[in-house]
Amino acid sequence: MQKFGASFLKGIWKLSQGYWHSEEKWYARMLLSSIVGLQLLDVFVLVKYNTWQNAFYNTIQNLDKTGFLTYLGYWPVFTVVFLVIEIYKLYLLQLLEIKWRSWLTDHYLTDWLQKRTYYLLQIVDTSADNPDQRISEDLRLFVSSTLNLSLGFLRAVVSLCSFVVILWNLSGSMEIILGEQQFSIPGYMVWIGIVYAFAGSFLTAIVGNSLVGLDYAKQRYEADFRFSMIRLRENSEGVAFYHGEQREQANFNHCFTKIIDNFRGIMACQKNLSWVTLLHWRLTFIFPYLVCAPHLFSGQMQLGGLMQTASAFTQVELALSFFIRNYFSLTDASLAQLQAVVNRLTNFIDTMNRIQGVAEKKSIKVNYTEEQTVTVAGLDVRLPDGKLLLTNLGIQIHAGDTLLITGYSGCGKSTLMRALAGIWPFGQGTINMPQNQRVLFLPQRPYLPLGTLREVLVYPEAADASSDEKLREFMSLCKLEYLADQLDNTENWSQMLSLGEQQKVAFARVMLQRPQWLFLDEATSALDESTEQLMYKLLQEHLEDTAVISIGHRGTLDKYHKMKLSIGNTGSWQIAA
Ligand SMILES: Nc1ncnc2c1ncn2[C@@H]1O[C@H](COP(=O)(O)OP(=O)(O)OP(=O)(O)O)[C@@H](O)[C@H]1O
Repeated sequence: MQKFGASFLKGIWKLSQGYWHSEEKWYARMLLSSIVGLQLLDVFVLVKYNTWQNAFYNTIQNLDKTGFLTYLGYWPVFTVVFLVIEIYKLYLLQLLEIKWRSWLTDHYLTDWLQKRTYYLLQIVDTSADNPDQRISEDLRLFVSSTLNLSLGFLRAVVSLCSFVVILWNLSGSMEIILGEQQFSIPGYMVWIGIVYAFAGSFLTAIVGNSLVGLDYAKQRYEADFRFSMIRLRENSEGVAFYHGEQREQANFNHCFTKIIDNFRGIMACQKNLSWVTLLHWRLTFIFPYLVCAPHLFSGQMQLGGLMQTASAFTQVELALSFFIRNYFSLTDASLAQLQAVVNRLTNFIDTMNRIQGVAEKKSIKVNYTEEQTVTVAGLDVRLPDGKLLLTNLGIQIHAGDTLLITGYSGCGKSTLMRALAGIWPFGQGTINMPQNQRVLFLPQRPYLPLGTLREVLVYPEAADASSDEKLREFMSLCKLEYLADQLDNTENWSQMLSLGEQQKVAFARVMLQRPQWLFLDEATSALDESTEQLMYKLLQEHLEDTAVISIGHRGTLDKYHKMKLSIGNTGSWQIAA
């Protein structure tokens, strides 16, 4: 069956070991020990209950009213003990689950954010689809399935050991006559149970094999469908302008059809699987009564013995058929689903590690030096497929310099900016950046986080990083004074503000942060010419020591820059003062 066995267990170990060796390990181990203790106690009480059943049903068969009432008195005790065990086991299990999930989520989020992995996942390797779904959904499923299934397995092993002994003693031996020979099979109910459970498990493994792949795909298709709707929400205006509803509907249908087709596959596979699992389970109820009936009617066995045997057989059967019951259940904790989750998460970790390796080995070296210059030497900028965008660029920018980068669309200006920011790993050469100086990069569409306008303006600082007075002053300088009374309003600002307004917000941020190095990638493209001039004048007047490196197409920008870097065809470039 698909990847079940060593690699599956190795995957679980790989994903689990961090937490169980982490700073929370003692708390986690203590919780786990308590849950295991309750689990063992549960089986112990079950064994006692099984013995009680024998005595209780015998009082019924013997019409022994006093005995019946005496044994009936034990029932509330058993009930209370079972309840207490079940309730606290569940409570502690959920506590451990939330602790483990919090730890894992924190680690995965850190890993996803560090070394700009979230960004490189988009441009270098898109094989780990929907990282958001892996972190929010798969981690939850992994923790809950691993805990529930491991504890279920422990319970199965312990109750198997306990009830096999009981069943062995109760079932006596079966005499088989073959020709002249007579064979005696001691503990025959145990052997029947083993053969019965293994036959079921074997059939389950064969019939349910394709469920792992189908479940893997299910999560992906659901996430893709959700994401397609999020894209519409984020780009609603663009779609409305284009009257793109039909195209969007077709896209939704396409995504949803994949979910439906996959679900049909799951239904077909599960239908076959249900034949095996349900039939197996139904037979378990009647089987021990059928086998023991001759002993009962011949007087060799009493009703109590029959009930105890049936109950012990069910427990042995439950334990032995752990695999068959848990292979594909409709609950979260199924082995098939856990396999799919482990595959997805290990693939996600491997992809992140691979990408972080690319980022570390990146051949464009960005050094941070004491010198107050940006020095680019022998820089080749390439695309992920190796195509050359810029050849052997050499340039030096001093504090307070102004440089305009121009060139035809698609020649690689933004990619050069990414290389200067240290987030583009493809190419070779050296970039020296000044250490301990504030460097700010402004893209064409500024990032506006969710939150209040105040949080948007001071991003990435905390909301209280600037006083109201200062904020209002810079908003006014950037012609945003009409928004000043909305500082504490929470809106979807990137939807509400026009692109030009968003670019003015980005300039207000520049004023607040006062960088010594400012890189602008068409950061005024949506502004009218007079507002664009106003923004550049603001830079000249308020940030006269700041080096400004702009990318732009408009000739109006020339006068604000002393140097010009023109990028031409096939990687050529030219610098002019
Ligand atoms: N992640 C990527 N994978 C593959 N190709 C890419 C990637 N990012 C950019 N490119 C390609 O690199 C080329 C340069 O893109 P870039 O955005 O740097 O151009 P540009 O000069 O800034 O263009 P514009 O003036 O239109 O903004 C384009 O052909 C683009 O399609």
